[in-house]
Amino acid sequence: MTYQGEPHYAHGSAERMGVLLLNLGTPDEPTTPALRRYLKQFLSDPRVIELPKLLWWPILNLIILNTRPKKSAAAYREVWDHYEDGSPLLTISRQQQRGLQERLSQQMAGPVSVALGMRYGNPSVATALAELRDAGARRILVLPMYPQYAAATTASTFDAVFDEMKTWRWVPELRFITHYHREPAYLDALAASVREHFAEHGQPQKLVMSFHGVPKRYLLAGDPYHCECHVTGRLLADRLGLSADQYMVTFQSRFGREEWLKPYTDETLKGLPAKGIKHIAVVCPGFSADCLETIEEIGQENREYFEEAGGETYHYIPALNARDDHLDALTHLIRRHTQGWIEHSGYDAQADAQERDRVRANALAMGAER
Ligand SMILES: C=CC1=C(C)c2cc3[nH]c(cc4nc(cc5[nH]c(cc1n2)c(C)c5CCC(=O)O)C(CCC(=O)O)=C4C)c(C)c3C=C
Ligand SMILES: [Fe+2]
Ligand SMILES: [Fe+2]
Repeated sequence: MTYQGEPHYAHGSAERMGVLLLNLGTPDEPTTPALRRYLKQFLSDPRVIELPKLLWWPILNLIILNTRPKKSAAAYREVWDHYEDGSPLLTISRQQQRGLQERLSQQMAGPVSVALGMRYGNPSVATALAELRDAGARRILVLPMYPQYAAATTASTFDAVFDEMKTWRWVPELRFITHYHREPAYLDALAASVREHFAEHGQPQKLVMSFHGVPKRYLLAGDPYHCECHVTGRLLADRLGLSADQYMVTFQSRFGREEWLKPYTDETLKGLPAKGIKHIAVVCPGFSADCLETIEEIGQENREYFEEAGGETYHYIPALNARDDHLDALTHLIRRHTQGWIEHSGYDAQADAQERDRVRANALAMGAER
């Protein structure tokens, strides 16, 4: 085994801090072959599909990868060309990366690099980590951009970091943010985005808070995701002063035949007009950036279901994306989780790096005999 990493990253004037932003990922382009590659990687992840490999492998390779890529490519084409980098998720994630880099460079006492990695597809987690290593980051904070923890998303991104670390010689100091579903600044930003929307378009009869679903089996097995979504929902409603009948929490993006978390977003929307609820707004607090699942599925597909069922006003409230209050909230979260990394006393990182470099240069000059 040859481990990665050249010793040159010991150089540098002070210890640099790295922040690794992670999100789910997106195909390289909206074509059937690119979708097949992306979905194969995604749906082969045992954190996502918790089924025995012997059962899942034939279903995935013989059925799903022969049908879904074409359908998904068509859906991606609907959202693709309106964004600089093609994929909305990638474009918005880059904006978030730049905004956080700017804020942290201004606010932290030492040098910081913010890198972006995608769990599936590109830029890969390995590429993003190598970028931080080459910049000289000896301390890395990992921030999955999922406010609510799920094993399928959060833990899976950690798996990718751990796997990569197995190949490094000089492993950095690491910290992980597991969730921020009740972080006040995140909730305040969500509430502000909804209030602004109501101010412009009027208050609907109901605010539907739609979160990405997972199989119900995962909740029964102990995954906190379902409960964290409800906590976020309740806290957001509190901030907005909504009573229990003015909002609801639903789950979208079902995949496969088994039961997922309920109530389902699509079935709920199809049923609301018959109950006299014809004016709604939908917000997706679990998505830190707009993507296929919000723009196409909530913005288009579910709007049609609601309107075909007799609904009259339907508004999708965009994700927090690169809003200032969102990036300020994440900056606050990052600063809290990196306490002691830069603003600490009694350790001169520059002197330490120089001394290590001196010892190393001597050792190499003498044939490493010391
Ligand atoms: C925000 C949290 C998310 C959870 C929880 C989640 C669970 C989950 N997803 C699938 C299957 C698919 N998800 C797909 C895309 C996708 N999912 C999320 C977020 C969560 N998924 C995002 C941000 C995206 C990216 C969308 C983009 O714009 O690129 C897809 C691919 C698209 C498609 O073919 O429809 C699949 C498939 C499962 C099975 C699951 C939990 C077990
Ligand atoms: Fe998903
Ligand atoms: Fe979807």
